[in-house]
Amino acid sequence: MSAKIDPNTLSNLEQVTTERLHLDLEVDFENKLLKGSVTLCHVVLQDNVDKVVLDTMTLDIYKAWLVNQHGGETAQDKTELQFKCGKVHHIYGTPLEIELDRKYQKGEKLSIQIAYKTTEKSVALQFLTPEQTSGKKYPFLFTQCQSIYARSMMPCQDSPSIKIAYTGDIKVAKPFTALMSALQTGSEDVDGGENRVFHFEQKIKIPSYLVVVACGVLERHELGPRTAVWSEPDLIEACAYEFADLEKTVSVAEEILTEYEWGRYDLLVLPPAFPYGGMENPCLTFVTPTMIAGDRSLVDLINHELAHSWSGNLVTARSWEHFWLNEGWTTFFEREITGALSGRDTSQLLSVLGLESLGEDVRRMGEKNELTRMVPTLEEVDPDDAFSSVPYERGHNFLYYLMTIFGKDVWSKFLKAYIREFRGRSIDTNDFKGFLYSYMETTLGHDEAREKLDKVDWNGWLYTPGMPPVENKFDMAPQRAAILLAEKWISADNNGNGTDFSQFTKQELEQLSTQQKLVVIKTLRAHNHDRSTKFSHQMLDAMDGLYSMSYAKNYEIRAAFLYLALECGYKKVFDAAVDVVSSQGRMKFTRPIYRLLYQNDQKLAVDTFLKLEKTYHPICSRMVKKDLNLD
Ligand SMILES: CC/C=C\C/C=C\C[C@@H](O)/C=C/C=C/C=C\[C@@H](O)CCCC(=O)O
Ligand SMILES: [Zn+2]
Repeated sequence: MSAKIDPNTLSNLEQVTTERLHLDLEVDFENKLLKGSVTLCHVVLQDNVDKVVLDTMTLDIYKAWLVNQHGGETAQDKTELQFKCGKVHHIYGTPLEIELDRKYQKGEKLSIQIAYKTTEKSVALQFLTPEQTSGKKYPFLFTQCQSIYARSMMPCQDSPSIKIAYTGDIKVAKPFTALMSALQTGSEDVDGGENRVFHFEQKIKIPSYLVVVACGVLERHELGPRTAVWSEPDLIEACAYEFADLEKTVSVAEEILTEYEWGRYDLLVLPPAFPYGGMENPCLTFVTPTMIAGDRSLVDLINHELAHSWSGNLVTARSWEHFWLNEGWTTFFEREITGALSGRDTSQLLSVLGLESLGEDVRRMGEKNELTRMVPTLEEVDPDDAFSSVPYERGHNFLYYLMTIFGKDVWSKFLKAYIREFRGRSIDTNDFKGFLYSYMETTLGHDEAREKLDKVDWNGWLYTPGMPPVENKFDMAPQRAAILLAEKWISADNNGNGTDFSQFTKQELEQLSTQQKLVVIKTLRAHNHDRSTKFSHQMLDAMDGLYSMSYAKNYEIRAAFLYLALECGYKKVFDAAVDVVSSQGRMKFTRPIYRLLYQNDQKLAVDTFLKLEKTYHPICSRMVKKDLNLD
């Protein structure tokens, strides 16, 4: 962990802090950009401050003004300020240095308005062509700012240590709808009815990476008093079915955690190029369409995104080095919510699968790799390069382990107290640890609390690379049927020699839950890793013939089977693998498929990527390029 508050920002956040901002933007589909202005209201933290330095990345900055009255909009309220763009940092962008009209003293407030536009290089924005949408008629725009890309959407202090309230006015052509991570406060036609301006307000202070804009031709389906789903019109029915239980999920989460504070919890189902499973934008979670399995079997992803309304969005990690506080807690809460809604078996299975993916990532990254630490040092590191299942699954395992030490009752009360203590703030790992100590000392008494806390290997869990120092014992019972089926395949395969597979039936698999099906494949893959002989192609043929996995509607199952088949060099699935990377751009599936295709057939992997590169989100393109050694 570095000494700086946040090593991934170039802003002078020790001198000034942003309290709120206003975005006034127009969506320009023709030129693929956002244009307008941002107004940032700052408080000065030190004496004699004469400049404000903001993060920017690939933005065109036109003008900066001091706004003499907060919210004043007429020209006479503004004084033009001089600014210059500093030296470009190859990861963190360009510092925008704005010279103030005088020296400001601690406690003074000042508002700065900046006129700017984004450019084609702005990583936060993905403009989709009509062909990339389901309706094929209109383009689509969404932004994705986590981790350091809010600076490519607007000049700002782009650090999760800074929390801001915001308002937004977004102008779009009709019939487009604009959405933001905020409550909509109104809209009206402008420009003789040609365009429409949508107004938004987010009163709760959030970090810059949670400010987003989306714009498309959209339909809304009401799910409950606080919940709705948005999607392209032709998908709305399927979405309404998949998320029918959303309102109940919010209520269940409130019982486990604290009151839901954000007013609304809506979902926006994006086109398939969206690079993540979900993104927890406040009031409006973004969701990949690859989770619409048609049978609600992948909704644990929503439990995860909803849980971020508490961990991440209300209590925020101070810098990306403490990302586990967002993701570890969220994964823990997600599984509590899943347990309450779908039963303990499912949540235990998810933990088993999670631990498996942690093992896979640690193997891939190397167990001495510093980035496998729960609290890595990210000075001069691109947070995207640090991203893995470590903060999620190691974080979850740490919190689960602490729960086993204190017992479920005490732990359930602690997590509510933790949210109440830190809501609205950005914190680091030491804040968490300090509060845990003081809470447990008050609750259990000094001696008992110390005895329990002192046996935790803090250094091993937080700062040592590799797998966690303690392996939690998750319940094996829910896996049993799946493991038996996997073992039956293993034995029928007869060490890669293949035999008669007619003993298998479709029903054997169909009676398992999605998570159990994933355990079947996980067990086969683990068996594969542990030996030099791979499964016979005859066996993979039989499996796919019976279960139709290489084109399964459920993307998790489809991808998992393709990983297994590609690890066995089974060429017959190449077309299905190419179809996965052509039909969606979620990195979770796209990156491993490309990596495995590359191992099988370099030319096929590279040619496929070069053909599709422009259709992927800029982050996805960049990461796959690295994976295929093309950068
Ligand atoms: C120690 C790691 C430090 C920083 C990483 C922070 C951000 C990484 C950046 O690349 C953004 C990640 C966004 C993730 C959004 C959603 C995930 O939960 C999705 C997980 C994969 C999936 O389901 O598709
Ligand atoms: Zn998350």
